[in-house]
Amino acid sequence: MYDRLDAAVSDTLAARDRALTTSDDLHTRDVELSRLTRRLGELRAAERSLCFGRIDTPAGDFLHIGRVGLRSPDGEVVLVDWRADAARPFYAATPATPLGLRRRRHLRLQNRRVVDVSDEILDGSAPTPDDVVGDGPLAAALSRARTGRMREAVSTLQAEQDAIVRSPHRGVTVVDGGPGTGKTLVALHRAAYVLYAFPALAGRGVLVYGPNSRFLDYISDVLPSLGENDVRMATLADLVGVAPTAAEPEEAARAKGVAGTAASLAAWVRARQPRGVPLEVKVGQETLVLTPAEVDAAHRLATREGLAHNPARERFREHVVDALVDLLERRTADALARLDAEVASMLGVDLDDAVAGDLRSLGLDDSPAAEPEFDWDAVREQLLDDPAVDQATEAVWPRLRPEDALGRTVRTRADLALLDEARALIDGPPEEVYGHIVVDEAQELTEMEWRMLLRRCPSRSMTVVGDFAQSGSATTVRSWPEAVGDRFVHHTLTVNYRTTAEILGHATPLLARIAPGQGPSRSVRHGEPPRTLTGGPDTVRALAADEDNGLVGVIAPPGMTEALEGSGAIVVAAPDARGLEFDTVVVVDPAAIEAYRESGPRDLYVALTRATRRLFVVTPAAG
Ligand SMILES: Nc1ncnc2c1ncn2[C@@H]1O[C@H](COP(=O)(O)OP(=O)(O)OP(=O)(O)O)[C@@H](O)[C@H]1O
Repeated sequence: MYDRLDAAVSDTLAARDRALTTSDDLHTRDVELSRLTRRLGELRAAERSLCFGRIDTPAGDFLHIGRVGLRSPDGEVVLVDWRADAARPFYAATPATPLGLRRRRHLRLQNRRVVDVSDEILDGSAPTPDDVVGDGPLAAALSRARTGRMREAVSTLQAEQDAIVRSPHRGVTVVDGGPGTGKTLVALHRAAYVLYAFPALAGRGVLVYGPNSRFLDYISDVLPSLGENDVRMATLADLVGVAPTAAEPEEAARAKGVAGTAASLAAWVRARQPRGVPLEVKVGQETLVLTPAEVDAAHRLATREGLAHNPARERFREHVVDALVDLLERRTADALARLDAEVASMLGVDLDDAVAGDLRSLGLDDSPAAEPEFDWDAVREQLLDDPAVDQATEAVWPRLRPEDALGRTVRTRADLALLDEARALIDGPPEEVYGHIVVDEAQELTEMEWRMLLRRCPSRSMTVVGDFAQSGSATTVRSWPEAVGDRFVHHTLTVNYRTTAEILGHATPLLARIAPGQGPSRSVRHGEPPRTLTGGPDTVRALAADEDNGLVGVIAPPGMTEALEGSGAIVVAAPDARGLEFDTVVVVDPAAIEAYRESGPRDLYVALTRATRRLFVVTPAAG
């Protein structure tokens, strides 16, 4: 199989060299080059554990499942890409619905050799000496020590997760579920599936949105390890290209986040396009005045294309120039008519008739079209470049900067979506848009922030994952329809793969308080009961230093994090712990976490559900 991988790498390299020297047009060449580069990325990423599964039918037919698809030189399938339809039974078959399979085999490879095999018999038949029935690979994956980076789980995706990953739905897919149910994992594998199965969407780019850079770092290995390097990962600040520099009270942030803010910004911009006002411009020695009705007509023409303020202003100026040329034409015609009338009354001759008669006598065409025309097009061109016209336009339709609509420079996180909205209203929608957007920790977004993401996804193809029981304080959205509208497919994940049943049980009374309608998910593992200790920073340091605890996350109220640094553990302020995961978690001063901000109880719930193995809760000593 690795021979086929090596051959595929050399074939792709050769095809890329050929593409570089081809005489095809540049666009075709670029498309082909980027396809081949992507394929090379996939093939290289597949080196480690190229094949991780095999499915066998009772008749003895079998397929190998792996990270990429490979064929033999005579075209026979050697390895099926995990995203291909043929691989579906590997994920979806259960003993209740074996989907025509007898056996599902998991393989673990190291340095191109099989080092572990584990089989599940699905059709109820008796194991044979060829079957290796043992501990499940999922259990092994879940009990592995954490490294601080999320790992891909292509070989152990579970049926309920796989159904979402390979769903044929191209619109909005919403996935919710309690902490640790694999929402992030599913979202990332879904991104890889979209790249494979929906090339038209993938061609327009895939964006993974995450709430902060710590979280994006945590998930940043997953897609590259699946061979997908063309996915953009971004926070709101990355999308806007501006970093917030200050915090602000939650209430202020929430007030900015509501949809009404968009309406206010739009009204502010509209107020800078006033109606019913005249426009006065000095052209040469003359002052021309367009009536309010003429200005409004230019206004109507300028706004009918739905352009943003500044591009529409250019249209408006063009229509103003048209109206000025009309006015000049009318004036000239009036002046000539007056002149004719004066000459006629002075000389008793109709000049037009006289000229026409002369033209006829010279054998020339006397129709009006043949009259020497004034070059109004040239006048129009001149007026378009005339600074006086631009200045006059400025008085009724000023050029704006997006910051003007905010009335200040961007300082806080909540300002980002406002700036983005103002940019869209004033300069037009963002140029960088995506065919598919994955939104993680989606419960955190405000209505204004949703508008920001939707603006970047004209195809409305999204995978949205989140859990409202984990909402932070700034969010202004409480339901999925409020976030993404009415048209979406909804899935709920129910099995918790992160925390043990004991840890989940510890957080359940709090869940009942913060989200009474939401039942706890079901944990697949058992472990030690959580322990509550009394102590201060030294107690926390001792827990962090204990090697038995593996990767330790200390989650504390925001004001306390500095005092806890330097212990060897990863110290995180409770509001920033969303999405993260550690072997052991030390939650410091839960009462202070709860009291810190309005969403404190939900922050505490997040903190209590970050551990895969051990949870310590350290409360301060009285006094
Ligand atoms: N099928 C699976 N195979 C292996 N590991 C899995 C599987 N499903 C989930 N996990 C692991 O379980 C842990 C929790 O998954 P994940 O972070 O995606 O959950 P989540 O629902 O996003 O959690 P939260 O809401 O707390 O952010 C991760 O370590 C993930 O790798």
